[in-house]
Parts: sequence; structure tokens; C-alpha cells
Amino acid sequence: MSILYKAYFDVIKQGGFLAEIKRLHTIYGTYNITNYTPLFLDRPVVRIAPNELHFSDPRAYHAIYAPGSSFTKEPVTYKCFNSEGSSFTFIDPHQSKIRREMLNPLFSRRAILKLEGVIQQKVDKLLDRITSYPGKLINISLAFRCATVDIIAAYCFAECIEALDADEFNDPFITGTLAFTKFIWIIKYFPFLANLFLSMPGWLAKRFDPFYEGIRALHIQVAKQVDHYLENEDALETAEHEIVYHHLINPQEYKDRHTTPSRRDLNAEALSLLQAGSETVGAACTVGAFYAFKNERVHKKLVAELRDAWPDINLPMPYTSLEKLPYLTAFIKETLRTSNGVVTPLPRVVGPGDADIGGYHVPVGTIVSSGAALVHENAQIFENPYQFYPERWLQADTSLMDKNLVPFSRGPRMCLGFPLAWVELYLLFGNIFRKLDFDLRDTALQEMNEFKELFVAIHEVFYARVEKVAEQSKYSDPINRFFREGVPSSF
Ligand code: HEM
Repeated sequence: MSILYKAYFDVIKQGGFLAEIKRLHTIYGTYNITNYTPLFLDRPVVRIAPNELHFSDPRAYHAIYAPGSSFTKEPVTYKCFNSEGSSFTFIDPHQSKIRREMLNPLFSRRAILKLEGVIQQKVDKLLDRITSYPGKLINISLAFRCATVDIIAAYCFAECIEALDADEFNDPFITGTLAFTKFIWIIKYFPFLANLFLSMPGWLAKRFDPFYEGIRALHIQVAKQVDHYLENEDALETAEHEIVYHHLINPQEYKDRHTTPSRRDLNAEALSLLQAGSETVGAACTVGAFYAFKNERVHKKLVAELRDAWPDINLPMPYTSLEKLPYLTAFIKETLRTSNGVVTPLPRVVGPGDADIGGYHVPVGTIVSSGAALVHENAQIFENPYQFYPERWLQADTSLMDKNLVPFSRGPRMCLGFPLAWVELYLLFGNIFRKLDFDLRDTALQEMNEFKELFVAIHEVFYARVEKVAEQSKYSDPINRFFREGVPSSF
């Protein structure tokens, strides 16, 4: 098997390799890789590149991404993010451990609860902005991405990107990042292109990519911010609240282990946090909101639960109360299961010795992966996996499903920001379903299961008309019901 085979799907088909992996599992996954004996019972492993295996069995998933695993990230794939020196792209487990130790305190429950107001402020702004186009179809996918990038910038850096201020949510950073994401697999095979692009004079780069300005502006803003904190010792004392640089610059904890990362690394870390923390949450919001407003049963249950908890629509909705709501919690789990966040199987290199993965002996140096999407679509764990069905999480025993809900991956390199992601999803969904109504009548889209596999899943865009709900729920208020169901013909 040649590397060109994978490159064909990555580059020519622009991210279709996950679908091809699934196809391979249904056809070829019949050989025991140690002695090549046909098994014919199950098809849990396929060879997807000269030195690379993919496993579809959830037991193998948990072996590859096990807590304490010594497997390392596979360097070629992680190079294409052009973010060397960030926690996300470290290959060396020791470097990764130290950087995670430094960043973890900002993503602890205690830290997030302290900064909940910062997130809520951006949620409130999203609600205001998204309802400021009465009667007009709004690009909901862009609106959510603007909100999530503003949240992460405010939370990590006390900085404003103010993407939510952009006209109809066409913020240059968001559209630029989405455009750049499309090149991710091309950069994997031609890594010099990323640096070439970023070092071109502005006028030339703009000819290649109309969204160049947005990315360039963000790089400049981040570089200025890093220099500001590196060069002004007092700046951290006057920062609005605890930010990422309190933990990265002259770190006080574990003084003997932690030192200030280089300027390059600080830049890479900041850009990586902005990207890792915004696209993923934005995509989850898009998928969840689509299914909620498309499906009256789900929407009714969400609204009823939230209305019971907050009969007064104007009262604050704190995270510690939202997280206790069973249906909203089930809904968020189902959203994370179906939206898949990072959709490309995450490649790891087996080492330092050979390993046993899902009952197979795998030699040291082999690249292995298992896609979260395949775990989430496993019908033995999730009945009718292609159905968006939050109620599955309300059964008496959900332990098997909980163990296999892996949108944030598992093990030493699992998502660093997952506690923040949960809080964002509770605050965003809680406020949206209590306070807004989305009219999807002019959206032709019926399902949200199509996506481009560009490491993250880029789903179809959906549009809706958005209005604030009246004080009373629309399910008891005839005027509001007309907004959703249309005026009856006899009216
Ligand atoms: C629904 C939202 C999110 C999903 C589904 C998600 C998913 C993931 C996944 C699957 C990984 C592992 C990637 C890999 O192994 O290559 C990851 C890593 C990471 N995520 Fe998230 N993420 C989300 C939100 C966030 C947020 C809000 C932040 C905060 C800034 C964040 C920061 C990171 C970082 C820094 C890493 C790299 C960790 C490491 O390699 O050690 N993520 N995320």
C-alpha cells in the first residue's frame, strides 16, 4: 500500500479518508496482522498506509488512548497545523506533560466557575446580535463560531476579538480560519506552503487567498499581546482577570520544572488555544441547535425543563444549576456524540516496546489510530446510532455509553479544555433554548450527518430566522406558536 493512496483522499478528495477507512473495514479487516490468518469473524483492523493500522473495535480505542499510554503523537500529521511549540503539537511526552501542568489550572472547575461571568457576557452578546436581524435568514454556523472565538479570547487572554460585532457574522478571522482549514491536508504533504504563505507580502498572499487578511491580523494581534506581557513585568498584575500568561510567564508553581516558554512557543500556544477552543465548540453548537430546532419533541422537552427551572426568563442561569438538568445534560451528550468534534482518527506511534491492541500484537514504531466517530457509531453501544436521540442517555444504566463517549479523546493527550467546553455548551444551549426561537422553515437541510473531514468535522452550514421568545413559552402561547407553525389557512 502506497502513501499516495491516502494522499489521494486527503488532497484530491479534500478529506474523504475517514469514509474510505470505514469502507476498508467492511471489506478487508479480516486478517490477523501478526500471522495474517484470516479471521472472518470480525473486521476490527485494517492497514491504511504502509506502516499504519486503523482499529474499529472500541476496546482497541481504549488501548490506544489509555491513561498513562506511552504512545506518542505521529509527527507528520501534527506538522500540518503549523503550530510548533504549542501544547497541541508536542511530540515529546515530557514537554507535553510540563506544558499541560502549566495550563491545567486555568481549565480547572474552580477557575472556570470564577470566570463564568466572562463567558456569560459573550453568550448575552450572541443573543443580542443574533436577534438584531429580525425576519432575515442568518448563517447560524458563523454566528456560533463568532461567539466561541470571542469566549476563548476573553477567557484565555482578557482580549477582545469582537467577532460578534462583524456584519452578519462575517468576521475575517472566522472566515479566514475556515478557508485555511481547507488547506490542512495539502500542507501535510507540502509543509513548506504554510510558512511560504504566511511570509508572503500581504498584497501577494491576498491574491492567493481573499481571507488572508483575517489570519494575518490575528497573528499580528497575538504577537503584540505576547510581547506586551513579556516586556512589561507589571502587565499581568493589571490584567482584568486570571489569564493564560499568569501560568506561562514566570510561572510560580513547580518553579524547578516550569520556565517561561520562548516567544515562538507563546505565540504558537495562543494561536492554538484560539483555534482548538473555538471551531470545536462552534461546530457542536451548530449541530445541537440544528437538531433541537428541527425536532419538535426534543425542543419541547428542552424548553419545558428550562422554563420549569427559570419561570422568570430574566433571571440568571448559572452553570451549577444548568448542569443539574437531566434532559439538557442528555441533549449535550448526544450533541457531542453526533457532532464528533475532531473527526480524523488521531494517529499515535507505538512505543517504547511492542504493544497489545485489542488482542493484536503490534510492533514498536507502527502508527495506530481509532476514530471516535466509529466508536460513536457502534450499534452495539449506541442503539440506532444515526438517530439523534437524547433520551438514550436517560436510561437506567448508561455506564457503557458514558465510557464510550469520547469526543475529547482519552489518555495523556486528551482535550485540555474539555471542562471549559462543557461549561460553554451548558451556558450557550441553556440561554438559547430558554430565550430564543429559530425558524428553520426555509432551511432545506434535513440532516447534519454530512461533513468534510478536515481533522475537525466541517458540517453543512445552516440558516435560520431568529427571534427572542416572549415571556411565556410558545407551547402555551398561541401568538408564538404561529411564529413556529405558521398562521393556519383558516385564520
Ligand atoms: C466540543 C469542544 C471540543 C472538542 C470536541 C475537543 C476535542 C479535542 C480532541 C479530540 C483533542 C485531542 C486531539 C489530538 O489528540 O490530536 C483535543 C485536544 C486539545 N484541545 Fe480540545 N476540544 C474541544 C474544546 C476545547 C476547548 C474549549 C479548548 C480550550 C482552549 C481546547 C483545547 C485543546 C488543547 C490545548 C488540546 C491539545 C491537548 C494535547 O495535545 O495535549 N479544546 N481537543
